[in-house]
Amino acid sequence: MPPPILQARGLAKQFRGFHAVDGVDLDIAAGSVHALVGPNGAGKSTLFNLLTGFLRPSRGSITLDGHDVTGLAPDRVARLGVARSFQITTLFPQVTAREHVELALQAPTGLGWRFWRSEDRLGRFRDRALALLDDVGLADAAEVPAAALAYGRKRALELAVALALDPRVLLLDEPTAGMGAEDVERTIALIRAVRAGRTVVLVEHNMRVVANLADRVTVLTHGKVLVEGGYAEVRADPRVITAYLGEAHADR
Ligand SMILES: Nc1ncnc2c1ncn2[C@@H]1O[C@H](COP(=O)(O)OP(=O)(O)OP(=O)(O)O)[C@@H](O)[C@H]1O
Repeated sequence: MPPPILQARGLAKQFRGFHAVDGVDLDIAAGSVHALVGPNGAGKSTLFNLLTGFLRPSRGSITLDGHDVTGLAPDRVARLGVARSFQITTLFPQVTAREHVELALQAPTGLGWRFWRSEDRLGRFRDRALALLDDVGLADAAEVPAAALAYGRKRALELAVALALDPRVLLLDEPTAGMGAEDVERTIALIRAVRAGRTVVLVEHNMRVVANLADRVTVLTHGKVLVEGGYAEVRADPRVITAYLGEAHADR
């Protein structure tokens, strides 16, 4: 196994005494695609928010490349090379796909959108923005306003915005949620393409996506790690079948 790029030790988050994440140890190997799965309410989103600095842990630690990043603000974490996909679909309906990516490229952390837009400034990012749109299959949609993009293409645009940061670690929160079969296949191919040279952490309900992409799977239940391993190993684990996969695998 390659060394971990992202590590959590004893990570915990309580909400008014409720243990949403409860002592999680996690090793994300550099260059891997690592899926976090588990039933609703298992703590996946909370863990995701802890890893990206959007929530401060109640206890435990997070290290990136061996450096302690526990409790750092999201923009600091992003600047260190950890980016997440955002649900940007409702933010700027009239802004084109290209402009979205240009805005992301000009914001040093990808987090601080600027509401003034100077064509001159953004023009500097045009080529890179078009290349990123091409990477996610949106080359033909560069001048289309976000609101006019079909659902699957909006999600592809979110991915292009996250990639604008050129992150070493890319966290994707349910990248195929709400997608039809065709868009799911396209997204699987897309993640395969963008994983080159990166580490990808994926919260995903769709087991087909996990089976296709994940080198490693961590199953969470009740805020704790239930099982971790390769997909086949995890899928066959009786504890997992009981807790989750049996039901979720019934062909979603
Ligand atoms: N801000 C919050 N305040 C109080 N409780 C919260 C908060 N965020 C999450 N929780 C609770 O923590 C638990 C874990 O939630 P979380 O969203 O992390 O689960 P999840 O595994 O991502 O679930 P899903 O698959 O449904 O998105 C849930 O019981 C949820 O109600």
